[in-house]
Amino acid sequence: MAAGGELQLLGSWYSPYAIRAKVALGLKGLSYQYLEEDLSSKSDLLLKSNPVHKKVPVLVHGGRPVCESLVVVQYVDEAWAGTGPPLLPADARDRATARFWAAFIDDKFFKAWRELFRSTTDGQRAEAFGNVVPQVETLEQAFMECSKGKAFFGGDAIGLADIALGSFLVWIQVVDEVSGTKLLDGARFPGLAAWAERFLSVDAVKDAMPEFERLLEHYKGFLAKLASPAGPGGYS
Ligand SMILES: N[C@@H](CCC(=O)N[C@@H](CS)C(=O)NCC(=O)O)C(=O)O
Repeated sequence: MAAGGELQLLGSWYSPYAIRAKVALGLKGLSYQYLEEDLSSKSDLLLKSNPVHKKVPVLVHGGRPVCESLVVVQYVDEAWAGTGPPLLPADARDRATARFWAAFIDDKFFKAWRELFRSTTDGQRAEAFGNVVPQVETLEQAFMECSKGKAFFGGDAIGLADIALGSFLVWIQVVDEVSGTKLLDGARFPGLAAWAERFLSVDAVKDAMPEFERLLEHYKGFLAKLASPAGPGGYS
């Protein structure tokens, strides 16, 4: 199945970045060996494969590592161009647009949402929520423009920007549950709310996503550790 060598994915079950790699591999229908990393005690393979960042995901293809989730998604699309659906558009300008929004999701949306994720008091949560809403407003508008009335940022099928944002969806639900918020509120963000439902109903996505209750417990444990002097560990 793998083009030119066997495939291994180093990930952590709760990592939204590893989820991106899993979704891309799943959409392409590629089989691979999944290696779960304990990020508090990283394997020699991870340290050797990603010596710069020492983070998951790493896709090892024929013994050679590919690091950084968005790079992995694009690598999978290029290396298996003839297999499964394309994850990037054929048109260069549309590809540039997809890459732009994927970068926005990591640079702007995630940085703002991370403050909500790391909030431990009602006051912090209210402030962080207020700061992430404008980023979601921008994404709602981007979705309307990119999808052109179709199901996904990528049009009829899931593409790079869908994977970039969609990988956070169960995390968003879990943080909403603890914070008493509803970030992708259908009344406020109808496009993104409907998109999220569609994204989560795709088989390759369902297979890649962590289970809500398990993630919720993990997050509660993270918040408890955040308050401890040792800190949470394993999160960037
Ligand atoms: N920009 C990276 C971020 C990856 C990342 O932050 N991974 C986290 C898990 S969610 C990690 O491996 N953390 C280990 C550490 O920070 O030591 C990507 O897109 O792949």
